Amino acid sequence: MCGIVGVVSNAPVNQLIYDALLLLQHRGQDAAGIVTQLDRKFFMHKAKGMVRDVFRTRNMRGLPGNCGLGQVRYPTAGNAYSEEEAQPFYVNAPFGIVLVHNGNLTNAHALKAELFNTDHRHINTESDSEVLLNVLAHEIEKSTRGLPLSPMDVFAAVRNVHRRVKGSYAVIASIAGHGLLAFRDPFGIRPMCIGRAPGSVMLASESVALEGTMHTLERNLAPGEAVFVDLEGNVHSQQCADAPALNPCIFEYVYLARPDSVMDGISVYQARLNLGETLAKRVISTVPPQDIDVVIPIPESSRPSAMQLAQLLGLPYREGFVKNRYVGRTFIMPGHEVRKKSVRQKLNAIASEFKGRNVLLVDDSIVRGTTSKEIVQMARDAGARKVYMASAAPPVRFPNVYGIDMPTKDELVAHGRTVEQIRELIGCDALIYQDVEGMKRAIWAAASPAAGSPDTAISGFDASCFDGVYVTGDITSDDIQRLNEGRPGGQDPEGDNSRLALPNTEHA
Ligand SMILES: O=P(O)(O)OC[C@H]1O[C@H](OP(=O)(O)OP(=O)(O)O)[C@H](O)[C@@H]1O
Ligand SMILES: NC(=O)CC[C@H](N)C(=O)O
Ligand SMILES: [Mg+2]
Repeated sequence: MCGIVGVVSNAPVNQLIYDALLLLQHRGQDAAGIVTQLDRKFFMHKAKGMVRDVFRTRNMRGLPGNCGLGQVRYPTAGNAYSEEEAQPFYVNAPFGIVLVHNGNLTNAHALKAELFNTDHRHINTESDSEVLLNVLAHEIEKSTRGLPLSPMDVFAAVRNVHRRVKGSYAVIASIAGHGLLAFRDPFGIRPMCIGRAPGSVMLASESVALEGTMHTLERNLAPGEAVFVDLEGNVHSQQCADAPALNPCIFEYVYLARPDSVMDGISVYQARLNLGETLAKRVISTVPPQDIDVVIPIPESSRPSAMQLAQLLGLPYREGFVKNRYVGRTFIMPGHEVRKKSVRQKLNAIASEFKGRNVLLVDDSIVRGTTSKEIVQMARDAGARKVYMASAAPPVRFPNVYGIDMPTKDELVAHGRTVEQIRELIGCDALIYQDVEGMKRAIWAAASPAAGSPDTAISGFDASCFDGVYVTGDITSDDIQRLNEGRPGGQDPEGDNSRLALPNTEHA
């Protein structure tokens, strides 16, 4: 779940892209990059780190032109510590293409071999995104019927990309001298929307990037759809998939996206409120409300659910943990030790809110259990009498292969354990989970025609990490094994984990 953005404007776009990336920082904290184009030439700056660290004024000055794209990376394939795997990726032929990718390919391994053996293309990194760029480049080369490259040629290439590539991908590519191409995989697993401001067209992972840069959300891209924006800002689009069916990743609504975004017609904030409501009903059946003195959210993402849950149960809602705003999101940090240390650095308990009370802690999700285990102990240390824990999402029991770094069952606290065993491991007095159907219903109920695009018709959700159903339908245990082998490592080989533990910049 990286964050991606692309803009064509009648003015320089470097600052716009920077601002949009800052608004998408919560989707990736490991690396950032921008490419602009001017007179058929690309200008690129990318590096490891958060947006504010990566781009200095001198770097921004080196990014001229009215068309460009950018990415914030949360690595799910390849090497988390390699500067070369920061995006965008560049390939010189045909025309010169750069690409940013949000998602994860499930057949990158096979494609890489095919690219080498059949297409004679060299891939220089372990990143699946570089593989995707080379497939796209090869297909654009094949579809080009003359100069200049026409939108129809580009769409023909995307049609072939859909045939070859498997997994999840929301992509923006910049083609030198031509414009921007964006497309979503045939299941629309990862998000992408388009919006406008006077003289400017922007594509982005989340609507918050559009709104925060004064663009108006126009619509979400349909699954399988490709959009081509030429350098004059004219927008062309075509459905390029044979059987598109919108199945957005449900974890976007649970945790990944910002609450002020609207994705595929669903308000993330409303979805989280609804999750709190359905969770409240499950809490009552396990712990009577009169046994709970106070509801406390685990900042940041659980707040709307916790608030709604407290209101429904008629219980006080209090802030018992204060978040250090200079520590990023712990779940998307690579490496268990770093995550564990960061929970303590990130959250601190206000003892008076816990002392002698029975507290119900609410989190949006429990994945590896790192956060809950630390937090429950912190609540006890602060003097809580009873510590109950509720999760607005169901148990995460299955690996995710579509762009969230949870590739092995073994590291998921809920895998192979009953709720009682998880409760014991986390150390709380009661543990209440949402159920899968309740989660789907709650999120579905947050869809509003006014909030989204009329072309949005969700067929279902990718909820694979909760129910083990993979919407692309082709995931074997060998695939999972291979994806796991290709995942980002846990420790920085240079031994420098300080930036991970305490990034010196605030994230959204
Ligand atoms: O069970 P775990 O593996 O610990 O993962 C789950 C936790 O990680 C996330 O928080 P994070 O700190 O990443 O971000 P947030 O501030 O948006 O809640 C999520 O909101 C849970 O609190
Ligand atoms: N989370 C993502 O979208 C990751 C994109 C790509 N697979 C990478 O690892 O860089
Ligand atoms: Mg959290």
